[in-house]
Amino acid sequence: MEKFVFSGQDKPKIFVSGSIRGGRQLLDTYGFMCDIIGEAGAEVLSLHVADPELEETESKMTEQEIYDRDMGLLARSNALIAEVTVPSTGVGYEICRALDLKIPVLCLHRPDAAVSAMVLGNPYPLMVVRSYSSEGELKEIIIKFIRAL
Ligand SMILES: O=c1[nH]c(=O)n([C@H]2C[C@H](O)[C@@H](COP(=O)(O)O)O2)cc1CO
Repeated sequence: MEKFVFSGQDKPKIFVSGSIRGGRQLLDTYGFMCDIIGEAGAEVLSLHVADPELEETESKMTEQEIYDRDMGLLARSNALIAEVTVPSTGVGYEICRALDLKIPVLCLHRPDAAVSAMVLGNPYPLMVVRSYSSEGELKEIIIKFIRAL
């Protein structure tokens, strides 16, 4: 892939949101998304979402420490990219919080996912929802979104 270079401070910061307690079946996809975002020249602030050892590290944190850390990272982000195929209360909350903070949101899902109407029917101009059927398509959508930030 042709590398798109952002200069120093311009490097967009991305909060990747994906299911944790909602189910970890798409963990590999979250990892793939983080890799693509890095290749696109942006920085992922929430790499823990794609960490297979996350349950162990987060178990040393209190619930409030997890919440405070994530809300702090989200507030510093230029965009939120959420994988919404696996329903998750936390992902839904982060999407809503990002929109409140006027942070652009990209929601991605597999074509057969039962995505909530709160996402599919959301009219916020800062919210984009896209379905993908392959890693190639997922990559293309993410790169296009980051370049338009
Ligand atoms: O341990 C955690 N660490 C953490 O960062 N989160 C955040 C990031 C994820 O995008 C989102 C997942 O929420 P949930 O656990 O409800 O699926 O919440 C959520 C949890 C557990 O709820």
